[in-house]
Amino acid sequence: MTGRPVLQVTDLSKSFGGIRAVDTVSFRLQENEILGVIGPNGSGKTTLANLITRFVRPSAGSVHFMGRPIHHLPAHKIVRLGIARTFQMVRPFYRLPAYKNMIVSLYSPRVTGFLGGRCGNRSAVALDLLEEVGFERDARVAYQDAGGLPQGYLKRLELAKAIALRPRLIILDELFSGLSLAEVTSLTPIIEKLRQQGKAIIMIEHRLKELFKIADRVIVMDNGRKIADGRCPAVMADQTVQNAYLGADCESLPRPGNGISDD
Ligand SMILES: Nc1ncnc2c1ncn2[C@@H]1O[C@H](COP(=O)(O)OP(=O)(O)OP(=O)(O)O)[C@@H](O)[C@H]1O
Repeated sequence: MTGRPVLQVTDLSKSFGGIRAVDTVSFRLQENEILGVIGPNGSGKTTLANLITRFVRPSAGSVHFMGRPIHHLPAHKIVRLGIARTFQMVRPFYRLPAYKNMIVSLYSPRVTGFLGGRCGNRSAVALDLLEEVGFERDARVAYQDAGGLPQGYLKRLELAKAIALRPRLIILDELFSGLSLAEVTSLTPIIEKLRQQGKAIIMIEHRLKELFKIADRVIVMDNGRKIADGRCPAVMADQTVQNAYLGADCESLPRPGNGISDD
């Protein structure tokens, strides 16, 4: 793969009291690349996302985005540079229709900057984006209050809010959790399309089988440390990775020959 470098994380660390939630983690990511971040519960995956997006201040280490250091910047400036994320726990404005939930993204300085003086009809933009992530326009689901929407739509709404920011890097924190296999299968081509548009994508996931179908590479976290980094089947064959999952969810570990090819 020969994309331009997008993200470089170097020796990134975060301690909460005595807990080293993220411990000297380094990796790189380039455009058109989907990187899976996996590991047992509490291994530091969400903290890693929080550090890159600066929701949490690093204890040490650096993050470079498009070649410039960003670890000292506040979260809103990082969004403005082109990093968007979704959250594990979705918290929409429950009393607003789904399309109006898009407003925070669509009025952000980054999007306003793209639109220039022509701010146009943001409701129409919101409806288009929601259609892109699977809100059927005919069913008028986009007009329903977010509070009445099932989890599958709330996850799509979360994704649409991130896409609205026209990011170069999107971090998806457990986008697939709580979704049926059919829902995950319908989201996969949407993520694939984002990659084809040149975006770099980080997917924090517990749904390994589904993740491995689209991720180019995975890093494995355990106790805050990165214990493996590579292509999916090879990484899962690693004894250290299998040991990390033992007692956690070892049975669900996809292995080569279990629908995962090394192509
Ligand atoms: N704000 C915080 N204050 C104190 N400890 C925290 C905080 N955030 C995370 N931790 C701790 O850091 C460690 C890593 O947590 P993190 O949520 O990053 O793991 P995770 O891999 O995302 O877990 P999961 O898969 O369950 O979401 C855990 O021990 C967690 O309790």
